[in-house]
Amino acid sequence: MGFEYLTNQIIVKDKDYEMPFSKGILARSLTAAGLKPSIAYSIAREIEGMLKDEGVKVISKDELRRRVYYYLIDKNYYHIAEKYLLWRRILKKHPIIILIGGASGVGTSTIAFEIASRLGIPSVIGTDSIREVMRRSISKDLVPMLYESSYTAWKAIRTPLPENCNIYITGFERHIEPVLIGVEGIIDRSLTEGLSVIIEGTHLVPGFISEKYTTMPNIIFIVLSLSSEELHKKRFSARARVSNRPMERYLKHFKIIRMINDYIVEQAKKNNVPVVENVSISQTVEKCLEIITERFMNLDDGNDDDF
Ligand SMILES: Nc1ncnc2c1ncn2[C@@H]1O[C@H](COP(=O)(O)OP(=O)(O)O)[C@@H](O)[C@H]1O
Ligand SMILES: O=C(O)[C@@H](COP(=O)(O)O)OP(=O)(O)O
Repeated sequence: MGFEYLTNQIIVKDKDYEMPFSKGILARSLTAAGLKPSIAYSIAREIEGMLKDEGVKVISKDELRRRVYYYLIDKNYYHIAEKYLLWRRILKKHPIIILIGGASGVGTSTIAFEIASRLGIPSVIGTDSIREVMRRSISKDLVPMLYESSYTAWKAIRTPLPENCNIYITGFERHIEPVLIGVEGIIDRSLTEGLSVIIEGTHLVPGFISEKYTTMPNIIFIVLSLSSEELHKKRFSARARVSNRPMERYLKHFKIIRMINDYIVEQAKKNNVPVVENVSISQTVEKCLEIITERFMNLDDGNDDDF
């Protein structure tokens, strides 16, 4: 017995599952195509109303996509309609792996979750979590920097360094290397499973991730930055209010965190990775979605009747 007997909601059927129609899920797909959330939600409500007025009880996912697409065309949202379809086609066929790098406190996890929500990508993995796993498999004696934070790793350097090198950045580089082994493992697993994922965190530095991955068409790398030191400091106090991450620790190492921010941005420019200034959450997400859509346009085979 299907869902339709359990609810008076419209049921959306796909090949291997069915679920009640959700305005929220449809609105999210529309915001990923570039509509403002308020407009996206009102269109989702109108489409639900239309289907109910027609007495639709069950609709296939492909038919729903087709209806949404032609509704957008009727309302002259031509560009949105094409992007809406693009996302449906791509997410159906390719695992999408999005890497969001940026120094501590710049906003990588916040933006990663927003983008995942817009694109309906089920998992977001932080590199600080991957670091914890790597710490369980690599001893502190072997890689002491791994047991530090990105901005204190320099303290664990035991070998003399060349005159002109920056000890803070050298510590950071040695700190991220073992974490990136774990990152590449997550990427391999996602590719094998065919599942989209967003990986975010300060350990994702352009030029340190194997070209084998960064040249794949369905893997996209974006770096977030924050030019304003004042805003950056405020991010730590904002975060401290909702987590156990004391702002004092980050403010104490703020100069090094800023050096890391500048270094990551410099690495991004050297490796043609887009850099997005993360001042306003909505504008950052829009910009990232634009970059991601642009990139994945090339992935799309453009088969028009493919809903
Ligand atoms: N664009 C933004 N505008 C305002 N606050 C933001 C923005 N991006 C992130 N934040 C806030 O700043 C703090 C740090 O963000 P977070 O995503 O945890 O940083 P990261 O993961 O890069 O260390 C959080 O409280 C978050 O809500
Ligand atoms: O090492 C670091 O820079 C941060 C990274 O986490 P985010 O601040 O980027 O979330 O982890 P920490 O050791 O401070 O918990």
